[in-house]
Amino acid sequence: MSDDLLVACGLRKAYGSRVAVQEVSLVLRPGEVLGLLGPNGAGKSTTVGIISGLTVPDAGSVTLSGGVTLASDPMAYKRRIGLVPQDIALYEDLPARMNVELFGALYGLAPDVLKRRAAEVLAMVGLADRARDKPATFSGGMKRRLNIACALVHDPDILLLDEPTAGVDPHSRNAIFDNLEALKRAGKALVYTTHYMEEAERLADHLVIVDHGRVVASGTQAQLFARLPAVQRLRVEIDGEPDEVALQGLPDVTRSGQRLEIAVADVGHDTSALLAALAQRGVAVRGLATARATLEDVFLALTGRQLRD
Ligand SMILES: Nc1ncnc2c1ncn2[C@@H]1O[C@H](COP(=O)(O)OP(=O)(O)OP(=O)(O)O)[C@@H](O)[C@H]1O
Repeated sequence: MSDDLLVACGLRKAYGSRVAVQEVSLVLRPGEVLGLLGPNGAGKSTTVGIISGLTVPDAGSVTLSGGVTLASDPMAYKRRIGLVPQDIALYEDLPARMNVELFGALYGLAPDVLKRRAAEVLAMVGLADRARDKPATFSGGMKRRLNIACALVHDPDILLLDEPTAGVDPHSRNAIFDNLEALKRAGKALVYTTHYMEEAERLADHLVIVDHGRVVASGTQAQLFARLPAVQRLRVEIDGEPDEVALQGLPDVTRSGQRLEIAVADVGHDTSALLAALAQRGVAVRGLATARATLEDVFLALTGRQLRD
């Protein structure tokens, strides 16, 4: 569609006999956060590498709005994309501001623009007061934020973030999320790769779930949750060890030790029906909690495996 910002189609990349990515297609719309979710080794970094122009695909294409491709206009393509790589890429012994300016210079920004933009992006990531300090003196989270500033200096439409919270403490993780939410409000489009489903749930409008190099599902969160038999689960702690016969006939129950997990469509109605059924079977209940399904459950339902080991 003409208002798509980025369309990746049929991406494939193999390293020798190992196929890292195959038939990966995705669409990014203006102002959208696209979460690229999958376990380690699923092909997320390779996909982001191809989109950024750093990795050459064996097949497939990436086209930006206006028909811009890396082949048709490399500079225009690169000016519109910012990359925050998984491995922090900074000059540890140069002041933070100089790091940002060096990245900007790569895009040919004029010196006055460079100075203004460096100050703007450092303020944006909350590092204005540390502009003269060297990254060598920064925490892991501050380095991540400086990396984000470097990726934003040339004011790209699209920001690619490859696991930007890896190795970051919870406080810095929240600061990074605040930055990303502000960027989203400012109309930037983000591709956010992670294997933390709770991060994807918090930030992403649209999700592409990858596994073994392939897209296994994509859609909004609501669309993905709709693929589960039920979005709510009941957790029931029971007393003793009821025999399996007592539990027979209860709908969709998973049992581990003294905990039962039951998918329910309507918590209000189904809880009382379930408690009545358990009482009738002589099963004593010690505790009860409800839990909403997560993207982890979606991944499990799609692949039969956990997202994280
Ligand atoms: N340069 C490379 N040479 C050889 N194999 C590679 C290379 N880059 C990636 N791979 C392989 O391709 C597959 C996909 O890797 P990729 O880094 O894209 O996954 P990922 O989803 O980003 O995982 P992670 O979360 O661990 O970074 C893996 O099996 C990986 O070992």
